[in-house]
Amino acid sequence: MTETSATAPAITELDFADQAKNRVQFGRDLVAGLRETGFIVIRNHTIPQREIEAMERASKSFFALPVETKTQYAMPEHHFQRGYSPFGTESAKDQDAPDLKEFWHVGRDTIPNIPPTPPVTENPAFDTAGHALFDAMDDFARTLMVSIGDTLDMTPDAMGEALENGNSILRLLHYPPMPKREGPSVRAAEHEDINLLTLLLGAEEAGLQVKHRTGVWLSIDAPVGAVVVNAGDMLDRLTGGVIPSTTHRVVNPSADRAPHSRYSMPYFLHPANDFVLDALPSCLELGGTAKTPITARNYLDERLREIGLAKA
Ligand SMILES: O=C(O)CCC(=O)C(=O)O
Ligand SMILES: [Fe+2]
Repeated sequence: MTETSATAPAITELDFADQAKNRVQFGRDLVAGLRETGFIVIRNHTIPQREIEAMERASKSFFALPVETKTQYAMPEHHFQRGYSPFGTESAKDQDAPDLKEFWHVGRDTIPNIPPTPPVTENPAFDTAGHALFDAMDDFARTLMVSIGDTLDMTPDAMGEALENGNSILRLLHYPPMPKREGPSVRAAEHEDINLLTLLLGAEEAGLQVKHRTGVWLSIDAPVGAVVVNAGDMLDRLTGGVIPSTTHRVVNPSADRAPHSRYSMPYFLHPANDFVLDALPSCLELGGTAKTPITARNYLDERLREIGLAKA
């Protein structure tokens, strides 16, 4: 396995304030950064800090509830796309050992065949914070994705429309303390995200690493208040591989941090379920390779089976 390296290439950093100054250039920088390192740090984003902090507080108190209480909110029949996913439910594609995490999914309430996010009666602040943060992250993620669409010469408004009823998900994650470090499991084994773009807000505890295109694992230590953005498999498919999805993982803590939980909150931007993932002509001109077109819904179902959230 490739080790992390102090001499590794730097991760692209962008300032969202530059978007107002030069939209075209910001879009180009975004696409270039995603192509080069696949992970980008963006400062001066539009997600309000008070909503981030309210969510962090509410998440800590939700995950502290008894497991029987949390499990009432599990929705295996809906492939855990809303509500609670117990510890050990998800494993990365092609990994036998489950990841060492429990999580909660907030989604849009208007997606056909998927129920709304269940309200947690024991913790109303968790619901309020979840919906507020979903909206704020959705708004920012959509702005970035429209900028990518414009840069890649998508038909004007096509990307905006595809995201209008996007099947996106805010995932609130808890990795419990690890007093005993046994077995093959890691907090999150190396994987690529399924969706178009992922937004991550700085976790307090270390552990997130990205595999640079050169094969080197880089530790991600986002500046406080910045958001980290990475490309997922749907964007890879839409761009014919011109923007490859980024392999990443969450490694187990060092011995001194092992008694501590790790909390994080990735936002997965998805298009509407009927959106067809098909390589853009501009990307084919850049050397991309087209695969068989597939709807976002069918692609998601295939991938949920691979990671154990849907039964085959
Ligand atoms: O916890 C993190 O920092 C990353 C989580 C992640 O990669 C995922 O849930 O897909
Ligand atoms: Fe991920």
